[in-house]
Amino acid sequence: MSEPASAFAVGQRWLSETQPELGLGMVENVEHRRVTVLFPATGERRTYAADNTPLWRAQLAAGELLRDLEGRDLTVVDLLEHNGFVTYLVRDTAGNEEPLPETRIDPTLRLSRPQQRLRAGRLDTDTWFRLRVQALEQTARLATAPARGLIGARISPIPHQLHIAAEVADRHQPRVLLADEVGLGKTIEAGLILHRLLLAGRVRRVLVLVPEPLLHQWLVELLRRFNRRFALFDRERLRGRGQAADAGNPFESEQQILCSLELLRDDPGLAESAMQAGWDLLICDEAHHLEWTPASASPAYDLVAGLAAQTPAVLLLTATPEQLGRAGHFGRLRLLDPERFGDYQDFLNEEARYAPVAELVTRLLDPSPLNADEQQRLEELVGPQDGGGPDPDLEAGALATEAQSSSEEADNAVPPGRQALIDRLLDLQGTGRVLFRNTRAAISGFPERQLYPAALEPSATESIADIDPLDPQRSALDDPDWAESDPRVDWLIEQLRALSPAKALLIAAAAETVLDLRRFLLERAGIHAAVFHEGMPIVERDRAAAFFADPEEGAQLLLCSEIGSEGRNFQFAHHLILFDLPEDPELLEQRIGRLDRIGQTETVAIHVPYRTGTADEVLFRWYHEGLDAFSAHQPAAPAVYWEQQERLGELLLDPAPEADEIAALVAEAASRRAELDAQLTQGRDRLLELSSHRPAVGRALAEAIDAEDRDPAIETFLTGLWDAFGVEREPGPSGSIVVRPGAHMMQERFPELPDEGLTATFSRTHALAHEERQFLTREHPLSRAALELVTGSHLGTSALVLTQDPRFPSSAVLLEAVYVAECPAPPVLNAQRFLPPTARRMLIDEHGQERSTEIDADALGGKCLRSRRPLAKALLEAKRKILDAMVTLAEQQAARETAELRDQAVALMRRELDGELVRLETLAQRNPAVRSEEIEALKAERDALTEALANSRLRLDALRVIAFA
Ligand SMILES: Nc1ncnc2c1ncn2[C@@H]1O[C@H](COP(=O)(O)OP(=O)(O)OP(=O)(O)O)[C@@H](O)[C@H]1O
Repeated sequence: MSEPASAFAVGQRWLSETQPELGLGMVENVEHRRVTVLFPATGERRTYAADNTPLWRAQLAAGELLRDLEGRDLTVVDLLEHNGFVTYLVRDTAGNEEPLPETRIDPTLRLSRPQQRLRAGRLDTDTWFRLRVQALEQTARLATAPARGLIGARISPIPHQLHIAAEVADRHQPRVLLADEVGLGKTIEAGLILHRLLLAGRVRRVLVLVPEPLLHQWLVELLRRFNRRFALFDRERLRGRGQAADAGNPFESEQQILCSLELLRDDPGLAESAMQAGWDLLICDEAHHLEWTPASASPAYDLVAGLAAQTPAVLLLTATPEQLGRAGHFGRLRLLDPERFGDYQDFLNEEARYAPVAELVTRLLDPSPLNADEQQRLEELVGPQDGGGPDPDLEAGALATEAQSSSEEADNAVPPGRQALIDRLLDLQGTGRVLFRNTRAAISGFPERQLYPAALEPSATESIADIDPLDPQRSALDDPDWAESDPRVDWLIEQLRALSPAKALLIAAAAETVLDLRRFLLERAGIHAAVFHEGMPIVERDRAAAFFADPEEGAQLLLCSEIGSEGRNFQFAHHLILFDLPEDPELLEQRIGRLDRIGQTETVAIHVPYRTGTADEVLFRWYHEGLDAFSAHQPAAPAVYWEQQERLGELLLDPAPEADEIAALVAEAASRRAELDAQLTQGRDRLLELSSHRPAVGRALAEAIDAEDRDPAIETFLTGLWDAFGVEREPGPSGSIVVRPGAHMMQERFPELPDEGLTATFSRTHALAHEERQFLTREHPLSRAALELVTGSHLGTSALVLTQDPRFPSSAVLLEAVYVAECPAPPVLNAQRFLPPTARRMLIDEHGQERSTEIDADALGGKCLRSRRPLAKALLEAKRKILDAMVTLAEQQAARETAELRDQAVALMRRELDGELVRLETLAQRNPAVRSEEIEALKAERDALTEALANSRLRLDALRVIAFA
């Protein structure tokens, strides 16, 4: 950036390249090769060495708008330059023309436009121009890709999760219960929803509430999988808070906070602060801890209810919607929508009506035509009395035809018309809109489970009457040396030796059992086990989990009390030892779910030792022969438990239970499970399963992510940008790339690049296998910052190349004008859905013809004249008039296209939003899960978008002159 001192004259207007926010400066003084510039807009005065200023000359062309010091809006008609000083001929709004010296231009004028830079000879290299075009194209794709917000997560694209994430994130202020069965990826789904919402700018302030033992796992998952650095609010961080009275509300100091649920529950002052801080999104994990019955609510429930009531978007996560019975489940739905779920009895009655709907949906999934009776029932449910919806498939006539048609077109796929009917039925009925529950049964690819029972003779010294599997501490408390006589301990030692070096997770109900076992194992067999129980500080628990996870140096065995059975990821191990059994089948499923989860690569071996003739055996048989709970997840098991709880409890406490009684209970459990299974398959759960997983949608998103992964565009852009910027890069281990700040970078720092550099990969497979590497997609913070670095600056906005081409005579010029579609609207409207920030490249020749369709602009290279300043200046000077005219032509073309663009965007928006509005209004008449605010919000959104889109335009972003020699 150098200008000779003679280029400056007092009164001239210049702009700072590095600090455009200073506004339009005016030269005050030029002496001794120093130039002093006053920036009247900010009152600042700067002195520069004249041959090294960051300044560029601000000059306007005919047709451009400016404002004078009196605030009048004027149009430049012509300009006159004398001794380096410009006087403009301007026209006011009444059509009067007058001269205006450049000193009288309003200093707040923003002149970063490419034509001014070009005219002032502020050129960038051709490389930067090309990087800019790439950056614009990538930015547009970031906003419009169907899988946007889902691409950058370090996850395998699993269709059911992607469907839920897109469906939920695209709703206006989503409020849902994510209730997939254990280990199917609720955390991942919540993370994906969060990621998509954050990237679209639709939420900023986020509070994640999780049980204390899961804080670190969440923190790590958010960072590692979603590149989100949440502030951790635990007891330690907030300890000193009381003393610092003026410290303010701690929840206002951060935008994204991960907080322990117990911490807020136990500290009303803190809970109040959290409440006052205001959030866009609340995520609450393990929501079954929020106990509710029609008679009372737990403090944790009340806390979350308060937060949920004033937070627009809420995600509740639980693997156990039935835990604590139907009431608890209803209580959680109530947190999401207290109006819709106002009365528990109504809710129960409504549930009874699902079976016929589920039956019809199942029939529609079957390719054979419906019979007359089925058709009539279908019409009763979605039929003509709806007054016709937005979807013509659902009109009465089409309904009959569609339902009659058999699916000859595809083997497994449901024909689109039938799918529309199914979607409609799912929409109309039940809790499908607020509740997502994927089951293992509906999703393939889960590992098998294999049971290894071990029937052990109780030792002679062990009193059978004392053995109570539900109260294992009793034996421990009565007899501190219980393990000496417990046959399970010897069995365990043998088992571990046989399994070695395979890792095993042992879960027992009580921390005492775990601690005693550790001692015995060490003393008797020299086995060092890691332990994990509620008495340990969280940090130590995390350390124990990490010690167990370490593939080389880690422990073979982790001894866990029941708390280890919730939320933790231990799927790298394949052996689970259930030292005792919990009474509640939900807890058993939680335990097995630590290993039987996504990412488990082998059959899960479940080892269950039990002492014959004791309550151990009763419980084992009830689970095994009655519920078949070890071989697979049994959705009906909790209901059977609720029915048999009392009898089971009595039998377990009975020191000498009758064999007949045990057999009868077990047999009844088996038949009840079968009956309930059949009901669930037909009724509510079938509907839920279908609405929770729409395979075609999920698959399409997975394929879109796949296509993104294969597209090298972001890699090309980033590597090109690093090279141009001066960032160093070299190949790293196994296909990775090592990137670090270079010694001579264009600026001191490259955004989001740490001083020590980073190891990264562009491959999802590598990223999943090497979590220590950054996974660079277009959505990675570094990529987004890099795109912004280019698009948010003037870099590459004006370039000049000299080339030869037989199609053009010597001294001809072409002007490449790059426009970007822009809609000034608040991010929450997500206007880019309808008007993406697409780059439009025009190629104007000297005759005013737009030739981008016949000439490939990318192929037009040449010698970049940035460093050939005198030549560039002379060339631009000689072509100034024609170039100005070409810009004007490009602007006119852009104006014409702007009108088209607006019309298209508005039409698209109306089609989508009006359609959705009709659908919601029709639905609302039948399904109270559709909230009235949702409809009102949609109308308001449509109106705001209509207004915003009317102001959209194509903005000139960059210019490149191609001069022919
Ligand atoms: N798409 C995915 N890609 C890679 N790993 C995944 C994916 N989905 C889930 N996982 C892994 O599978 C395990 C289970 O996922 P997650 O913790 O989200 O399940 P969950 O339903 O919340 O489990 P829980 O019921 O135990 O709380 C985790 O280790 C998670 O990292």
